[in-house]
Amino acid sequence: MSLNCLRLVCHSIKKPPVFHLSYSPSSYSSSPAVLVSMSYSKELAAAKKAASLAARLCQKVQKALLQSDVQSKNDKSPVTVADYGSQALVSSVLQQEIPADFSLVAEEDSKDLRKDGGQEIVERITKLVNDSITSDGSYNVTLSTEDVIKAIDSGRSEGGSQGRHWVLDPIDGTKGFLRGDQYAIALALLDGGKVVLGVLACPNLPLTSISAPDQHSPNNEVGCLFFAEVGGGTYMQPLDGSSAVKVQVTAVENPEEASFFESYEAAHSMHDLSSLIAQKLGVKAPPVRIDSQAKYGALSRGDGAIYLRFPHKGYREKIWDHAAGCIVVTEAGGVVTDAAGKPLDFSRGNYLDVDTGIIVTNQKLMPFLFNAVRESIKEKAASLSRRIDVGICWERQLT
Ligand SMILES: Nc1ncnc2c1ncn2[C@@H]1O[C@H](COP(=O)(O)O)[C@@H](O)[C@H]1OP(=O)(O)O
Ligand SMILES: [Mg+2]
Repeated sequence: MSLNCLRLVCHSIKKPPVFHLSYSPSSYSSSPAVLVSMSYSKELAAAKKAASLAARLCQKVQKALLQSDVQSKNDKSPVTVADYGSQALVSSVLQQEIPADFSLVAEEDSKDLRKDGGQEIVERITKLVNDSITSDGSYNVTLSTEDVIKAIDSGRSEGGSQGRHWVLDPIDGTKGFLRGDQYAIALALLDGGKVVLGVLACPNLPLTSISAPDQHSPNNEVGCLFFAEVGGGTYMQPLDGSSAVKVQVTAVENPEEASFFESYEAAHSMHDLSSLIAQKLGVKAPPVRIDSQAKYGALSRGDGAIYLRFPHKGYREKIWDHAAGCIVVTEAGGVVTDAAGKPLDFSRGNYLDVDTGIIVTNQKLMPFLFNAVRESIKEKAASLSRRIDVGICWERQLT
């Protein structure tokens, strides 16, 4: 595949180089850390470009989906096409912009596309990707179906603690996408196992706070691009490319004044546990339930104060569901940990090993939140074991 004739209109924000601690592989054991200047501005510009293009592709598919009749709304193929199309597009743009040592950890692979009947879908994806590239005018290139399959499969990297790896969820929140609600294109870069930049494209997120629906921008404009580089803060700009503003998490210190986000889907997070935590904190506002990492974006600009995520037993969190969101919130002054207070570790391959769930808030509220989370988890476990005991008693009485 060749993506030549580059005419990229770059819109990166000029920032001073960031200084942070960089360890040579051997220094993981004992040698002292070396202070080096490290800027990821080229990578950030490429990531913003890739995620914005993918967002446009997804918007086009979602619009067609929502205008279609009821029968085709039950058909999952539009989201399939948009999911693969988004991954192929992001992968192609990144390989063009930053070709050296390309490594991508992404949600999709082409296994299902190679099955019977897959060819027609690959052709639809290829047309969609080519249309998106041409309509943007940045690249003069046409991809073949084979190019598209290769671009999708270049996302098979395992990640890890060494070197650089892009991490992509091509459509985070597929349920929201199908409903016509929130979804996100989430792209991050790992360097030495740490997230060093993240971009969240949220095509349906209002440009103004979702916690103040009466203060919507004129015309209820939607479409936000959040981006963050380690040490450089978090910014948000409209997906149409106009100027960016720096964002900050809320300064709320009183838990009673906090509001919280959680998954729209009860199958993705235990709403009863969140409600118990909110009760302990004295939170008065009802939960704000939205899909995808748009929750991290909204939190980074202070729309709410807390994000609670407690998957049901047995679910393992993937790195592409949190990498971009995590840096977007932490660079905006927030804190992201698991329910035991440990920071998320993105260096262990595709999965995150989290204790019980993920909690997000600002520095001031975190101690209150952490205590409420620990107490609530203990209470829930106790009531569960009481119910099991009662169940065993009943069983004994019946047998
Ligand atoms: N059973 C589950 N528990 C928790 N998260 C899930 C579950 N099934 C899917 N997910 C993931 O939750 C994310 C969306 O979370 P939310 O509902 O908070 O927006 C998606 O990445 C989705 O994965 P997938 O992308 O494979 O559908
Ligand atoms: Mg996802």
